[in-house]
Amino acid sequence: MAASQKPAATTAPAPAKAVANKAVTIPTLANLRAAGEKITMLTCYDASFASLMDRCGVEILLIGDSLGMVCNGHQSTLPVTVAEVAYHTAAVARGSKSAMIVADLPFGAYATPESAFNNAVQLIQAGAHMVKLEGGAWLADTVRFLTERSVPVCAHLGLTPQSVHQLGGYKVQGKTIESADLLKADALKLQAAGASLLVLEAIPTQLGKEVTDLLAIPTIGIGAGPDCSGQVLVMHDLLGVFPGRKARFVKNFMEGQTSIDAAVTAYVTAVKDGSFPALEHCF
Ligand SMILES: Nc1nc(=O)c2c([nH]1)NC[C@@H]1CN(c3ccc(C(=O)N[C@@H](CCC(=O)O)C(=O)O)cc3)CN21
Ligand SMILES: CC(C)C(=O)C(=O)O
Ligand SMILES: [Mg+2]
Repeated sequence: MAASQKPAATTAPAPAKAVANKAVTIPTLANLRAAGEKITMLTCYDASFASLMDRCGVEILLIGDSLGMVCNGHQSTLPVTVAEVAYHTAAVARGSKSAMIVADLPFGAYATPESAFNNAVQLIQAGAHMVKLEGGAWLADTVRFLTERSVPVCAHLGLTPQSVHQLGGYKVQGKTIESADLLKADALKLQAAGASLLVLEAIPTQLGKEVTDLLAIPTIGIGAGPDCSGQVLVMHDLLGVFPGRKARFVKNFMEGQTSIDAAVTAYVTAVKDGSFPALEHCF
């Protein structure tokens, strides 16, 4: 066909995503779960990476207390303060357009419902849309106290790194019938108390599936198998720049890529198409 006979394009190409640049909200996450579309979450600590991840379609940016380890070189997350999380949250909020921003309440910041609320206000005022806290049934009253006061909550069960001294290391949780049953009961109590989201860390794949099936709210796994509603990784692990010991659930998405944009896009694609996590990343 001669160039002159080529039919003229009459319409602009459709955008890659119908929802591109639309703010990700709690209903968005519920809709993704209902539609069977996996949710993507990454940790993020600064404005430049927030902009990049937002552009790549990552739905949730987490200002994790892992910042104490990956940004500041501590041996655990325990030294991290509310002021530090708030500082990084403000940077991420300035850099992102549409992603949901979740900030960790650090160790010691939610011992009582009142202190949890006062510290959550610092993070929300810094730009977070939701706060995350680690623990089970003992936190139900705190989750209710926060959500009644319009602070959305993400719960976190399984390997809870703020309890590292009590757990005796970063070990897989929920391996016995008793501990698995306890985790399921905790998940139901946190959901009933108003949690909008639940992170499940380092638990057997079967338990990740059972908890997800049991709950109405989306679950986000890190070493919790492929059946969670979504996945999260620490960005330094995804980029292969964390010098510490590599957990089983970590995959370096820079391998085979020539840019950070491409690595983050590869992560989003792999989570969406179910190829990450693979068996080798699961317990
Ligand atoms: N860079 C980084 N990535 C993380 O995922 C992360 C942090 N930092 N800091 C806070 C916590 C600590 N985390 C960790 C650290 C190590 C393992 C780990 O090595 N786990 C063993 C499990 C051994 C077992 O019980 O069988 C593994 O083999 O994965 C797990 C979670 C997760 N969080
Ligand atoms: C690993 C994720 C879930 C986290 O809590 C963090 O990065 O602090
Ligand atoms: Mg954390």
